[in-house]
Amino acid sequence: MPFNWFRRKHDESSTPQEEQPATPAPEQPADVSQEQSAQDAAVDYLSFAKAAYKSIQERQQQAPEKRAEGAEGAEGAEGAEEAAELAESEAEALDTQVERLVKTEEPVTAETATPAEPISTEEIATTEASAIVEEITPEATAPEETASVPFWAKAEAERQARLERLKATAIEEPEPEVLQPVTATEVTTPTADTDLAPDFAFDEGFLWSAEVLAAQGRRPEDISLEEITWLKKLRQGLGKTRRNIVNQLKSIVGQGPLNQAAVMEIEALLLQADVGVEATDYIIEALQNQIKQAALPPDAAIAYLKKILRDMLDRPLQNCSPIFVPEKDRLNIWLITGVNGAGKTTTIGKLAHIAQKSGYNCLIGAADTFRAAAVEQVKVWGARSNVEVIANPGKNTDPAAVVFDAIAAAQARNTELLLVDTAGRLQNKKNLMDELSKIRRIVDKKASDARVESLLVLDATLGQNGLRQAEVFAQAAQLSGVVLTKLDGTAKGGVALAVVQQLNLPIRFIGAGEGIEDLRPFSSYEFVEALIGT
Ligand SMILES: Nc1nc2c(ncn2[C@@H]2O[C@H](COP(=O)(O)OP(=O)(O)OP(=O)(O)O)[C@@H](O)[C@H]2O)c(=O)[nH]1
Repeated sequence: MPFNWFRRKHDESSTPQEEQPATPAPEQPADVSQEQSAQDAAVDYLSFAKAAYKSIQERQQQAPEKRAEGAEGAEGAEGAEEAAELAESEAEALDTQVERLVKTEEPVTAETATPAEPISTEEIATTEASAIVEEITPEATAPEETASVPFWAKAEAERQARLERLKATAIEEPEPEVLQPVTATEVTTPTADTDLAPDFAFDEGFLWSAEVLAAQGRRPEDISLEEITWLKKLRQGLGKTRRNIVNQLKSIVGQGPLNQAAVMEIEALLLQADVGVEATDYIIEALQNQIKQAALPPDAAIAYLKKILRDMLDRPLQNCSPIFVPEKDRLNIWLITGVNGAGKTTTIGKLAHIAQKSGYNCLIGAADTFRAAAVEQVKVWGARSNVEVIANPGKNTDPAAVVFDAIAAAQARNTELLLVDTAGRLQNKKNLMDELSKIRRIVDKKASDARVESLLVLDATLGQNGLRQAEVFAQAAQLSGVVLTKLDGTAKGGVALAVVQQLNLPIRFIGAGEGIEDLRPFSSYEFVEALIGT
């Protein structure tokens, strides 16, 4: 059963429509009004993090090279003894690391290994396409009911439930474990951890990431190093926004009970973080409504602010499926749109990689034929993720013809996910609309039973400027969501809130780096925690 990186859990037989959200409904942050409760929660999270760390470490030890060593060691009792000693010393080392971290918050390092990345350079040429099409079939969406959750009434009960769950899953006392020698012929269970990240350390980032996963109801033994690495990267990426703006926000909120003057200061800060006028108005109104009822103590104000932000980010999901995952055993076509330079090609490469890792049969259609280099770039990404690319070698080929060929190839190969790179230049709004509409008509005609989604790639570093371009695309393409790229190193992370507020589109994926692993499905809980969590 492969780990499905779109859902961030192991595959099940249920259809996407029947599934629960990939990231369960965000839980309310702990009410830390009582010091003892806060300490209990910290201890629980620490146990969780330790258990997750040990579990990852154990999986790493089962990597093929270690298995071979284990097989050799199995020949004599000496090998078993060595393995036992190794396990004992590693358990001690972890305890020491935890102690140091708790006392000094000093980052510590652990043993690492380098990931191996399969490379393939397979390419195929395409034939000329023919026929074109009739009508656009409007895509049917199944609206879903989303219940509103009363915040204050539930906070304490939910905190208790969360702590109980953590107690049930966390390992109380890490016992030194004897490593069982394994034979070289043993089948490796596919896990999400076969690639080892270079920064595997029980440091402050690991602890924070484990806490975020724990708060979403995850079990320590299911947590993969890649998820930890991703969360650390996301938090690091949003660091500029957090430091520039959000820390000030927290200090205003932390000065005392939230009042009218503080709300005015918050308004100015949100605008500076590129949250946008509409989204800022919404947040301020929600805060004002709350303080009319009662002044909020600092911790409660932060918790309430987080809830407002999460609700805003999740609001577009009221009209569509909360998860965004290709359906197995069926052709899914994802059209990737966006202006040049937004990160379309890179996003396609990263999505292809996620699809491949998650067990989908994937194909890429290079329909951005306006710029020859764009096709070459897609091919490089295809090779990196070991996914075939359908391209037309001719100059100024009709993008619709490439899409036609790509669909034919996908149907012939039983492809489950076809990713289509589309042109993004905006020399003329009418041309753009015509081209995107033509592509869509071909898709609807040639693959009428496929599940079609259209994703807009937006560069977060452009802030509000990017949004103006997005509005043009929102009119031209029947968009199902947004991919927000370049969240690493921007001080404009607040633009995510403006995107959902102004476009009323859900964010489906976020990119926080140029590497193949630097894109993941969006989770409002993780985003808000990375933005203003401690
Ligand atoms: N830092 C960072 N850079 C990114 C990210 N995503 C893409 N990039 C970089 O942005 C630049 C443009 O990305 P592309 O994928 O080529 O953008 P595009 O929209 O396909 O642009 P064209 O190829 O011109 O159509 C490249 O240098 C990427 O490496 C990200 O999440 N973080």
